Amino acid sequence: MSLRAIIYNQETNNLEILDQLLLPAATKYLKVRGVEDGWKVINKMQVRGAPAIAIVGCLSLVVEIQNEKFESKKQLRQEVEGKLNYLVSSRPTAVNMKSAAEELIELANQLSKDEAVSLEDMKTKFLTTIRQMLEKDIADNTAIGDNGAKEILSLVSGDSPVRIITHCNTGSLATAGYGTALGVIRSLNTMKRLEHVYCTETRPYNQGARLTAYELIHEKIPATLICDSMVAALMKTRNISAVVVGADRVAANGDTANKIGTYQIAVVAKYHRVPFFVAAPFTSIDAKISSGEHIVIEERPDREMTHVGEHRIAAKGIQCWNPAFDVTPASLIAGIITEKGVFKPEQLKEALSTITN
Ligand SMILES: CSC[C@H]1O[C@H](OP(=O)(O)O)[C@H](O)[C@@H]1O
Repeated sequence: MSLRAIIYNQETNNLEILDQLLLPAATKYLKVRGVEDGWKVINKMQVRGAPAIAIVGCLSLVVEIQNEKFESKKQLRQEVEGKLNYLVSSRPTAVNMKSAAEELIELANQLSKDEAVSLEDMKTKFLTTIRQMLEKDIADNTAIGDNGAKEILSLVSGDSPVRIITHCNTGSLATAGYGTALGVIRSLNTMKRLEHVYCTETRPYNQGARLTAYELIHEKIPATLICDSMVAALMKTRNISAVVVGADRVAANGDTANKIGTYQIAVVAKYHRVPFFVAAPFTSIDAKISSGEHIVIEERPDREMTHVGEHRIAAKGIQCWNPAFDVTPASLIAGIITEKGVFKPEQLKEALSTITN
């Protein structure tokens, strides 16, 4: 059983998140009582990961309004629209919360206009749609894992095991469960075709050292932690089969925003002829932007660079630049692994126009 970033109980209307700022030293769940709590735990990165952000944000709305009485469908629609747009502001780069908000606002508009739908039915349908995000994400991730594992194994001869590099955290701590890129690694491990995983520590928030290593050790998956600066030397000295990373926002041409450091890994992988894959659900693809230049890159506080916990590691007064993400051009990406299949970047536009979520 992989770790759970999100615990939601419909009967008790209870939502809790695993405080990832405390991992791996402490395992503490925080109660999310409504949208304000949801915004804060996402913005502070107590919960993070594109899919998990959307799920926690939307579930925070469910716990807030489930027991609330509304005067009319119009009032319900206005309230959910305002709160969903507020949740989108918690972190700008990952598209999942924005896409979920747009779809839920559209649903609320349709239900509000449909005279055959009562206020109670509208609320029930709205809340049920959000609750279904949890199970759908897990199902999507399992499909991503299996699709990605098959794609990578198709690149190697015989039944030899593979060696994978991954960056940041894309596992059960970034999703509702199983993970995206880490889901591919889990599927390879289940197929007994995974020789070793190399996970980068992923400065400055250390998602790799603190979270991915934690997940891999928890499941006894053979892994080695490396510094972000070691990727090129590793590719030069070890026979790496593939790189698999996650995504926060994939543009329609396949350009991908992901954790800072992803772009340089892709450049090094190109030089060493190591296939570089992005693993993400369709909910992470933003069909409304044509290329990566339109993706807003979140910049985070200097303190995330100058301190580890309460311990200062950088000279007081030094200026910092702390972009949380960078954009990898489609030209460096061998394939985008989704729950619907694996697509070359140049196939994505066609896939988006023919496949629905
Ligand atoms: C499946 S998670 C995708 C993505 O989210 C992470 O960013 P953050 O930890 O800042 O939320 C990282 O970029 C992962 O690859």
